[in-house]
Amino acid sequence: MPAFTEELRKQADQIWEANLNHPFVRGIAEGNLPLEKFKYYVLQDSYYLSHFARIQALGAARADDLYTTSRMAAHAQGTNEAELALHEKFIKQLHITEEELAEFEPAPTAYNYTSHLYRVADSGSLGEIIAAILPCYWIYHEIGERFEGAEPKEPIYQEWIAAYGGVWFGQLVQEQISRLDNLAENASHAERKKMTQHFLLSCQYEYLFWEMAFILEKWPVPNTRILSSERRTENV
Ligand SMILES: Cc1ncc(C[n+]2csc(CCO)c2C)c(N)n1
Repeated sequence: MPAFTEELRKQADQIWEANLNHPFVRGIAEGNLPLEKFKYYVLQDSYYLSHFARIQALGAARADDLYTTSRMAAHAQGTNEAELALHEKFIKQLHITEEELAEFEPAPTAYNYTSHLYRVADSGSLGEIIAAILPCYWIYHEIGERFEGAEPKEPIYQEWIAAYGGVWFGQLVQEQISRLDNLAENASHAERKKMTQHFLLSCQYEYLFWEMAFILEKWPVPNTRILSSERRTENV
């Protein structure tokens, strides 16, 4: 019988390819994505990551054994130290101003995607949480691998691709794939169905996240400061 994650990957094939071919992703690989769009992405993604780390920590708390708790917590730490640090570096390189940071508001898709993850973490098992967060790891790694030799002219885009294609990141992805396969083996049919649903929804949200940045998505009535208490990240 094929592994559960193999089945998930097959079911997600169409949305997966759509992610890899999105004009935002192609623009990074080809080096012609306007920096304005990347800047917008970096700010929204910092917000996303600060919540992603919390979801990983909620997964740590949901685990049945201490080893898994410590690994999930280590992944949360990794999100802070590796991913968010990369973004902080980009924020400096892109000359994003204090004013731009102060004016930050999560866009609809960033808010909706993190809300989806919280919904799973609120009521789901560890297996459900991992199914919901796995596309974040897996799609980025596949993008990093597929565009490894792309060498875009923009150094920031080169760095971005290199961060996700590497062996170190590949091991983190593989760890979560194996964890989900093990959890799925002991899960009921109903739980596996929920895992599949969360996984496929997250794949769709990954696509929507590129689209959000590509169109510089805004709320219908922007700057109402409804979400002004939603900090971009709490590191700064
Ligand atoms: C929208 C969005 N989706 C996925 C990632 C990539 N990512 C986020 S956390 C994580 C695992 C490391 O702890 C990875 C690979 C991103 N940056 N932004």
